[in-house]
Amino acid sequence: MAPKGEQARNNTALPKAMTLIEALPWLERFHGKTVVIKFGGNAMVDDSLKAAFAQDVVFLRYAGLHPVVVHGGGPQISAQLDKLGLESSFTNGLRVTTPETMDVVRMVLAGQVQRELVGLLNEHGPFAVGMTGEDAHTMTAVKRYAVVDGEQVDIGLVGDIVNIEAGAVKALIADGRIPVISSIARGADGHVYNINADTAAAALAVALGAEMLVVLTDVEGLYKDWPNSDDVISQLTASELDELLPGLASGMLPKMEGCLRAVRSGVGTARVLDGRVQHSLLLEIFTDEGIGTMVVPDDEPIVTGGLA
Ligand SMILES: Nc1ncnc2c1ncn2[C@@H]1O[C@H](COP(=O)(O)OP(=O)(O)O)[C@@H](O)[C@H]1O
Ligand SMILES: CC(=O)N[C@@H](CCC(=O)OP(=O)(O)O)C(=O)O
Repeated sequence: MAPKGEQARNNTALPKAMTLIEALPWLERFHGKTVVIKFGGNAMVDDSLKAAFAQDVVFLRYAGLHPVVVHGGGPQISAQLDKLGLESSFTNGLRVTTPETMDVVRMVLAGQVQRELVGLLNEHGPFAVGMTGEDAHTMTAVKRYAVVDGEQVDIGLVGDIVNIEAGAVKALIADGRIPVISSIARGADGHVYNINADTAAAALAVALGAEMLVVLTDVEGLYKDWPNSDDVISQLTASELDELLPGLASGMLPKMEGCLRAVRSGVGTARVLDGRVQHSLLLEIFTDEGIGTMVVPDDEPIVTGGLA
């Protein structure tokens, strides 16, 4: 029998070592891979969650993955519009964006939310570099219309991404940096467009050939029968998601559309996670128990629990 002191040491140290060892297959699998993480407005209102998110992203970088952050900031934009006495409304989960609203969107996303995220990440090292989709022609958009009852509705300066020049982002990754990108794009017509951040993250994940798209939000994942039940769908294929899409409401629609677009265009998996859970990003990527909802391509075998 081991001496008492040694036994006590084993009792406390072994579980910690086992937690680290549990991460080994995932470290092997994801080393050198690009992960695009969408950090959502509602998941980013709490200071301790924001700090934990920054730790997780830098952890990924040190673990040999290439994290890229695309951020939203819907609640922050709404708060600023309120302060300025400007009205704001949403159609199909997209903000109706007048030129005046667009100025506020740009100011809040690039000048406030992105700066704060860059600051939090850079508390851990000289990694984060902020940019918007306008920079270096990274994202080019065309005007996007909403469709309500089969009719096209003009929602102003809302864009859909038609082209991504990923060179600037790739150069930052190659230099060991963590790109932090605001969801604003340059229009070929000279306008600046407001892009839903889920849509922007999905498009970038495709252009980068990312292994994974991770969307952090303010619910546990995709609910089967929202708002009647809180049963979360843990995994589904692209085709299964395609069938569910027409029934999805509000903010979940652009998220799940983005996930579908991503896995259908070569991204390994797309996951929706609860950003209200501290370190949900690390738990999802490095532990056997997957949390939230994972969308896999149709030809991917579905596994129970954990990652595919
Ligand atoms: N099937 C569903 N499952 C989960 N949430 C849903 C569903 N349908 C609609 N929602 C709503 O979508 C919201 C998430 O979208 P949104 O508020 O835009 O998030 P974020 O700010 O993270 O981008 C949830 O809080 C919930 O109210
Ligand atoms: C067109 C459109 O709706 N754009 C969003 C951009 C920010 C965003 O997507 O933020 P979240 O991810 O926090 O919702 C908006 O103006 O709110």
